Amino acid sequence: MTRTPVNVTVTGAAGQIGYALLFRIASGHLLGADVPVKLRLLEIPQGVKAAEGTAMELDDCAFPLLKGIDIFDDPNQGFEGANVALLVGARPRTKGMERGDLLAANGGIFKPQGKAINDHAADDIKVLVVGNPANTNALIAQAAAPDVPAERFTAMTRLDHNRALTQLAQKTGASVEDIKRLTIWGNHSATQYPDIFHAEIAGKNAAEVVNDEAWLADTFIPTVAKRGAAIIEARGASSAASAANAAIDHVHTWVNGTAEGDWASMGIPSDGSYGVPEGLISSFPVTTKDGKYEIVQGLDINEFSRARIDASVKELAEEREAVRGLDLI
Ligand SMILES: NC(=O)c1ccc[n+]([C@@H]2O[C@H](COP(=O)([O-])OP(=O)(O)OC[C@H]3O[C@@H](n4cnc5c(N)ncnc54)[C@H](O)[C@@H]3O)[C@@H](O)[C@H]2O)c1
Ligand SMILES: O=C(O)C[C@H](O)C(=O)O
Repeated sequence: MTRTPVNVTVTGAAGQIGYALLFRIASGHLLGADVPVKLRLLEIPQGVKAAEGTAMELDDCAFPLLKGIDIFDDPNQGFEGANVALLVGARPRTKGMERGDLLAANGGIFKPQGKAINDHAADDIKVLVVGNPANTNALIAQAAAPDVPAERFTAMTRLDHNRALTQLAQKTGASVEDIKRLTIWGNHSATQYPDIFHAEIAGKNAAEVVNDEAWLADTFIPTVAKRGAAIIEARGASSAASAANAAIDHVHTWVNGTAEGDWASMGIPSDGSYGVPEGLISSFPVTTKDGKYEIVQGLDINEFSRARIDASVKELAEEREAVRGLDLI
């Protein structure tokens, strides 16, 4: 049976994450090895020529699943009929720049894009915001799309999740695939909280395996939370291939489901669970099935975790106030 191609819109298609992302979408890693896709690339006018070059390279790969590429500089056209939208295009943080500085610079991009999604995307649209500050940009886009169910707007904390998996694997000598149920809570920022108290390593509680609270507090958490800044310091540019990989993982998990006994981290609108104020787009542990996600309920949150979740959520609430003040939501 021939399947109808899924329309995938990627903003910032000519950027460095876009370059690492598009070939993997076209080769079936985003949605599945049997799902044809049509790419809709959205750029600013100055980025269109480079996007055309990337499209030529995509053509030259002769991907069997790639059923079309269109390039736009108008969000209304770029999101027309989109089933999946990856909002990557934004101003990346450069050396010495704080994420807060990005709010005003990037907020203006996400409001019109949210409105264009509202007016033109397909009814089943799923949105992942990658461009920073990702959680609050997702909130801005969501607020501009009142006709789209709020839960379709998500922000990427899967890169943090993957970073935490590897740090924990390296500390304990485990393989990443032996680690389950790790959680990133809060904001995709230096306040995020990677939580191993419910994680398991080959079936054993990860915190008990590690048994080293000083390592947790002074090494693990800051290494994961500040990894983005460390990559910028080392590369002179923000992470690209690993961010693209995490975007693939996020959408693949959302569409195709989490494995039995495991969960993933996604930035999603809070329903008030775990004391996170309703509406903030905060990272939670989620299971996914049939294209829908659910927050994992009933986890015991100890004092160590509570303080850290609260600190990150406080930052999210402040970002929400800041964008309210800028009339962006
Ligand atoms: N959430 C995460 O884990 C994570 C990780 C890494 C990077 N990021 C963020 O992702 C974003 C993109 O990073 P990058 O390295 O690809 O940046 P980049 O500068 O290489 O590319 C950004 C692209 O977006 C385009 N763009 C700008 N405004 C646009 C608009 N209004 N519409 C469409 N396209 C637009 C630019 O022309 C450029 O081609 C940055 O905000 C970065 O901080 C997030
Ligand atoms: O662009 C950044 O601020 C860093 C990026 O979000 C990352 O986590 O690598």
